[in-house]
Amino acid sequence: MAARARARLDPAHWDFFAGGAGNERTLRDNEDAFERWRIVPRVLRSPGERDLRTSLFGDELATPVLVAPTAFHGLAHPAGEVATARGAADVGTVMVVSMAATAPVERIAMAGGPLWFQLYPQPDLTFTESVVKRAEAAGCRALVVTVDSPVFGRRERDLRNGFLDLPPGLLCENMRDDTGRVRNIAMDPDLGWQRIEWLRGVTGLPILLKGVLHPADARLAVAHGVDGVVVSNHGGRQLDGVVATVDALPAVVEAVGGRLPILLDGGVRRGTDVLVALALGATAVLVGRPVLWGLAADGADGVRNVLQRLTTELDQGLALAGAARPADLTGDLVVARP
Ligand SMILES: Cc1cc2nc3c(=O)[nH]c(=O)nc-3n(C[C@H](O)[C@H](O)[C@H](O)COP(=O)(O)O)c2cc1C
Ligand SMILES: O=C(O)C(=O)c1ccccc1
Repeated sequence: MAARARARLDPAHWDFFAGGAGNERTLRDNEDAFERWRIVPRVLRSPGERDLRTSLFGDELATPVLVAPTAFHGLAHPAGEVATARGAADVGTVMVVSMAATAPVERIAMAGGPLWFQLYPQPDLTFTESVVKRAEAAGCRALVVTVDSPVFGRRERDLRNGFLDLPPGLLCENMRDDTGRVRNIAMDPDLGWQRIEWLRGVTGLPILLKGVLHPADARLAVAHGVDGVVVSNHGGRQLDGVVATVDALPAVVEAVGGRLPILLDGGVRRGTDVLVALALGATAVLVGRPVLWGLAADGADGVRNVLQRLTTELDQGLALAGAARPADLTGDLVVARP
C-alpha cells in the first residue's frame, strides 16, 4: 500500500507523510521495537469465534484498531478526511480527526462513523474553547489533547523540500474563527497541567492525553482526572531519539495500574503488532501512516482495506495464540527477544 501511495503522491508530500524528525531514529525504532517481541501462544484453549469488540468511553467499536490523527488528508486524496472517515465507519472504528484536517469536522461527521477530535490547545483560550464546542456540536465523542508538541519537531525532509504549508485550495478548515479567517495552528510552549484542568471545565467529553511516554506523567494524568492516555511519540516526528512506543508501554501500564485505558500508536504495521501491544496492556492502538497510504492509493476503499487487514490479522493472531478476545491477551503471551 505504501508503494502504491508513493507512486501517486508528489514526492514532497510523500516526504511530509513518511518523514520524521532529525535522523529518524525514533521513526525507525517504532517499527523495529515490535520486531523485538515474540509471541508465546497457548494451545487447546478453544478460542472459537473471536470477538474483537472493544468498549471505549461507553462506545463499542468493532476492532481495537483506530485511526490516528494525521494532518492534511487533502494532500493524499481529493476527498481528504471525508474519505478516511468513510473507510473507518465501514469497519466500525473511531477516526481521530486532526485539528490540522483539511475538511470541516461537520462534513467529516457526515460519513456517520464515530469521531474523536485531536486538539492542539491554542494560546488563545477563547478560540480554543470555540474549537472544542464546534467538535462537540459535530458529534465528536472524545477530545485527544496532543501534549508532545510544545514546539514543532525538526522535520529535515520538509526543510530540504521547502515544504512549509498547504498548497492553494487547501486550508485547515477547523481553524476558522468567527470572522471566517483561517488561523495558523500554534504550538504552545506554555502548555501545562493547569490548561488540562481548564479544558476539564470547558468540556464534558472524555479527555485523552496523546504523547505520554514517561510513567511519572501517566501518574500525573491519573491525578489530574483525565480519561485516557495515548502512549505516542508522534510517529517519530517530534523529538528524535525518543524511546519507541512499545518499549515505553510496560512502564506506563504499570504506573496507571488499570485506572485508565491506555492506547498506543507508532509503528503498528501488522495484526501481530496489535496483538503484542494489547498483551502488554494497551486497550487499543491507533495507526497513522498506513491509513494515509490506503487513502492516497485508493481513497475510502484503501482506508477500509488497511483497517480490515489489520483487524483480520489480529483475529487470526488471537486464534493462533489461544485467545478469543482482546481481554484474553495477557502479558505472559509475549516475551522480549534476548
Ligand atoms: C503526516 C502525519 C501527520 C500527523 N499529524 C498529526 C496531528 O495533526 N496531530 C497529532 O496529534 N498527531 C499527528 N501525527 C501523529 C500521529 O497521530 C501518530 O502519533 C503517528 O502517526 C503514529 O505513528 P505511525 O504513523 O507509525 O502509525 C501525524 C503523523 C503523521 C505521519
Ligand atoms: O503533527 C504533525 O505531525 C504534523 O505534521 C502537523 C502538520 C501541520 C499542522 C499540525 C501538525
